[in-house]
Amino acid sequence: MLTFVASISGFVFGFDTGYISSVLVMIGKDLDGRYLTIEEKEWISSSTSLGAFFASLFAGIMADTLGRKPSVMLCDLLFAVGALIQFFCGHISWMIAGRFIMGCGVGIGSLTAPLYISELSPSKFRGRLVTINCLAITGGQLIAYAVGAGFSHTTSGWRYTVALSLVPCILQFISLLFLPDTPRFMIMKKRYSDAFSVLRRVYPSSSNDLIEANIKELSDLNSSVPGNSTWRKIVNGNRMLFLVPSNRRALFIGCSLQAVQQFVGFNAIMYFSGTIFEMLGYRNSISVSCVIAGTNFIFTVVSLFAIDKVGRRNILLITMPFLFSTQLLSAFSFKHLNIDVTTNKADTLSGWDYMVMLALIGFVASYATGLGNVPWQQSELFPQSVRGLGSSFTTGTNWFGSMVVSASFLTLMRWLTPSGTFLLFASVTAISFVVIYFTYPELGALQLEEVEQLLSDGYNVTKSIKLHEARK
Ligand SMILES: O[C@H]1[C@H](O)[C@@H](O)[C@H](O)[C@@H](O)[C@H]1O
Repeated sequence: MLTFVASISGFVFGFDTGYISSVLVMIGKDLDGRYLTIEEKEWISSSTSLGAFFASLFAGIMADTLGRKPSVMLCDLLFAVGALIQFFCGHISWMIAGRFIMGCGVGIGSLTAPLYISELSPSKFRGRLVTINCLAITGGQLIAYAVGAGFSHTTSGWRYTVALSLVPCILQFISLLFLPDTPRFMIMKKRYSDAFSVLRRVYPSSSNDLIEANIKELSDLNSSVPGNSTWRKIVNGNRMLFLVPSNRRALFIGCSLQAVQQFVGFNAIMYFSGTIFEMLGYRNSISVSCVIAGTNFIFTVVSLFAIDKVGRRNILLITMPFLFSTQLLSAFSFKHLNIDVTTNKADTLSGWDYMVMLALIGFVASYATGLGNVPWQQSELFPQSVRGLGSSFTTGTNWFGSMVVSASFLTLMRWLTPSGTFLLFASVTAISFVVIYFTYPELGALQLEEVEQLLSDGYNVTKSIKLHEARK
């Protein structure tokens, strides 16, 4: 039940970020009685990331004060209000406002839901959760694309696509009414007997002594950040995060991986593939773009199976050269096409149009196998005491990157040309490869306490690889 609830949050994250590709094409002249300009398309698409960025900065504090469960329920309310505003709106500004409010929900959910579940699940299931969440995100994106394709010839089809996002959040809200908050949160609030009864339900076969020991462990952990009030703990937690060298290194690795995940430009395709294929002259651009979301989903499944065997660092170092090559191929193929970003190309498709499509599929496949998933393994970088806080910064970095890419992609396509834009993405990949090569140790085989030790006197990449090899 808990895993199901977690995947609903990932699913909503995916659905709400995924439907925009087809909705941007379907809107036509429905808002303000005219076609959207490229700046307006950027605003509509990036306002969700802006909301998510803004909200993810407060999400950690909110989860610690309101509780994990009420925070996730608040997300559902924000999703619903945002969706309803979009469903009924007649003006572009209201569409942007609705997307922003929905984005606040996405931002809080992307941090709080995994936190909620990981604190409630037995430790041996905890790791799988991250990848289940990624599967739910890319699955949500695929379904949003498919729904968009289904409604593409219906009048106001985009409004129904948006309205459908209400279904998972209503389902999540109702199921949460029957689920408890986490024992960790209850212990933070000194509600020891409530914590006891929740642990009793999650671990039905454990003895009372074991549960008492677990409560003691959690409350010791709680006092590992000094301070009597939540506010003092937040201030001291920040100090520990930035002043303790191992935490600072963990923060650098977590934030840089999330930044790389976004700045290689994948979401430019996820959010605008409908618009890109329309520019290229594909007739049924919305259906064609389902190939993008489908590839993303399938290669997330590949990543699920490969990540533990191949290792996080290895999987990045193997997939990034492919990513780089497909970005170069995209740039090269675009160069042969005469695309005007402001109007759609009307002539027939040439071999280079198909080449762009192939290159983009390769781009998505190599991204989804590595960069799409690895950065979300962020929680293993931090010790328990600063895990929530550290994750707030790394999640915030992710949404900041997503916002910058979606707010600038079409403008970049106009200024730098499509080919120049993809060259820019390729150069980000090349530079990131070097940074990752020198600073990202292989953490897959390490216990959580060992990660902190490993990072205490440097990035210790070579040492981590030896440990990984020895334990394989
Ligand atoms: O891990 C996810 C996944 O790769 C999604 O497809 C993408 O849209 C998100 O930005 C990313 O964080």
